[in-house]
Amino acid sequence: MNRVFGSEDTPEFFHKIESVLKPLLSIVEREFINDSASTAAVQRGDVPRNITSLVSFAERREDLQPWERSANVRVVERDASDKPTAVEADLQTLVRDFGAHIAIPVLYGKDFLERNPQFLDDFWRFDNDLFPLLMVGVPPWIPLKIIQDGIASRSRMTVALEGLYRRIDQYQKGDPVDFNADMSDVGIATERNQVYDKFGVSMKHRADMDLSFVWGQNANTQPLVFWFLAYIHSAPGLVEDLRREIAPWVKVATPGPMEISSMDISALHRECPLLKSAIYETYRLGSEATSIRRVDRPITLLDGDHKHQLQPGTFVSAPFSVLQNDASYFPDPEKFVPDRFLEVDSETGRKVARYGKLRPWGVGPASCKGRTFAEKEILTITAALISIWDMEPAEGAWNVPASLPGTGAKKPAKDIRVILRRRVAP
Ligand code: HEM
Repeated sequence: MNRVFGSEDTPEFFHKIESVLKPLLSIVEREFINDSASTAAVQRGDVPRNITSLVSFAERREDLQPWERSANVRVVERDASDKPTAVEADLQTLVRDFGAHIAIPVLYGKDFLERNPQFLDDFWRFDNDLFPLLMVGVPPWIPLKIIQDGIASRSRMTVALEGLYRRIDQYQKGDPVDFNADMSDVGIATERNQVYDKFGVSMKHRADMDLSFVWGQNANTQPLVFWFLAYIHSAPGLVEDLRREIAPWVKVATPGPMEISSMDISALHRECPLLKSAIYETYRLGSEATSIRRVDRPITLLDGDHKHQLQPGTFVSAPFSVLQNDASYFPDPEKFVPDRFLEVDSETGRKVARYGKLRPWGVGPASCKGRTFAEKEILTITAALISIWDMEPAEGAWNVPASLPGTGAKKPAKDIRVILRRRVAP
């Protein structure tokens, strides 16, 4: 928090964090791991409605959807009556910002991103450019543009979060709310605010603590939506197979341009083994989970002929991406094999997707507290997108770009330019 998220390096901050961390995490766990609560949370993001305007076909910048604004959208095809029918866009940027517009209002309500339209650009600049440098110990005062721009983005995000918590606090206490903002749809941030209030955490410290939380909610999830879409489209015939598998759970209104009339998010998560196996394979290739633990008491580990003695006060780091690429666990590890995680259940005879050795969420009691929500968000966005949109690569063939190390999920070395058309039912 000090080194990367820029929180105050003071005993007061440290003391506050120690008191609030457990109650804050238990709120997240209750909302985002539990099956029915996580489904309800994804439902609040209203993917079926929003996906209809994934690209709006608008030509004036001010008419674009907020998630289209950084994606270089361009109308590339029109019908006989001059109505736009196809749009070209940068896939990674488009789905990353679409996903963030689904997820962030679930925490903070709709007003937050509308009031802070720069937040997402700042978020990704911080995540892509600044985070990895600070993480390896580069000092924040170095007068390099990449660092100073990243620090400015981080400061703007903290100011935005501080303003948000002030408004939530005013709303909860029945005081007049700054700008008369609508706080009625704020999600678990209201419960977080009660914890902050109970322990006397200042508004600035609330913002410092929440920055790492909103980062954790988005930094891995949204890039993985991109990798998932890129991989499933690059495997011949897979999108058609997935459309067939999800069809009972994603109802589409016909005739005309397709629209989703209902979606069973829990069933997508429970009843679609190929979709699940393909997302596990995407985690294997696209995520870089690491569990880091502080050693509390001396431990001796035996490892073949080696004996490791772990000293209290040191840290142990388990980078699971090493295992994810180990050919002895995953043959042809560089290949995307969508059914790699499919098994036949010996009792029911049904196909199921099982993690096996994969650990995308870390391990033990400190493993990811948002995993069910994250997975449902990715599956819901992907299932909705392939149900009502056709997508093809502008350069003719699906070439999944090389990946670069990221801050939890890999970054594509370059974006994919895609052409999107609404699917039309007879
Ligand atoms: C695909 C998306 C995601 C991936 C791959 C992911 C992965 C991880 C990993 C590897 C950890 C560290 C676990 C460990 O130390 O063993 C973690 C921690 C955490 N994640 Fe996620 N995460 C994702 C999405 C989310 C979301 C959507 C949320 C919140 C809604 C979230 C909240 C958290 C929290 C609060 C922790 C800290 C847990 C603790 O210290 O007890 N994550 N995540």
